[in-house]
Amino acid sequence: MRSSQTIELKRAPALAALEHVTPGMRLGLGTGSTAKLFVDALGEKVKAGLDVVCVPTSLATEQQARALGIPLTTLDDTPALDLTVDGADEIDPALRLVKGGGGALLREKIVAGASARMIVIADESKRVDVLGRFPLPIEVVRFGAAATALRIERAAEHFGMEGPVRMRMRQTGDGPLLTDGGNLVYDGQFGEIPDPDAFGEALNAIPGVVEHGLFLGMANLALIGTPGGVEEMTR
Ligand SMILES: O=C(CO)[C@H](O)[C@H](O)COP(=O)(O)O
Repeated sequence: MRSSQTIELKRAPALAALEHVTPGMRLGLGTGSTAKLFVDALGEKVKAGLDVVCVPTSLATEQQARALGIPLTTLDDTPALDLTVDGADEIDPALRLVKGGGGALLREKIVAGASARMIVIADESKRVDVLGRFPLPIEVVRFGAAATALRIERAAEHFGMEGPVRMRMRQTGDGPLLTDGGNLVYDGQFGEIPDPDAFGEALNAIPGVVEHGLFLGMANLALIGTPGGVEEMTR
């Protein structure tokens, strides 16, 4: 598929999500190429007079929103949001997600958790029957990271998953990627995750794991860009 076609499959759900935004809303703004298209479109609406206030999920989204003149707040000043719109790396039929391909999983999960509703926007390539095709991002504190990674591998083995857990490096090749919170990201190439709820709990129980990219029971609606139009998935 040509990249211009892929962008259109991302833009259509981004624009469809905008229809769920009403004046006065407190919004969470996601991270990634699809969320970026939503923020661009939201910026146009704000220029035309739409009154919203937003919490970004990354420094990159914050910079983009600021440049577009979108009013920003923080969860400290606005701890309850109406809606978060964000992308995903995988979506299963129960609207369980893998997120964190852009390394923003911790803030994304905090912001989505503070929101009454979460709408996921994605092109159809993100739809899977079973989560796990995309490596699972896991945010880990730097202290003792190798020991934490070993415990993650052991937890995965317990669930019958054997894939390696690799520290994510910067695309420039000069060292490990650090998140906006100053932590490392490990990507678990586990293959199919048979019980995401139990595995998510096992990961949460490992000291040194800050957050994992399984977003379970958080999304209310997914808007999926397909060549035939935007398809809706609900729980
Ligand atoms: O979770 C994310 C960032 O941490 C993104 O939402 C996810 O990686 C999807 O990105 P894109 O829309 O570029 O495919």
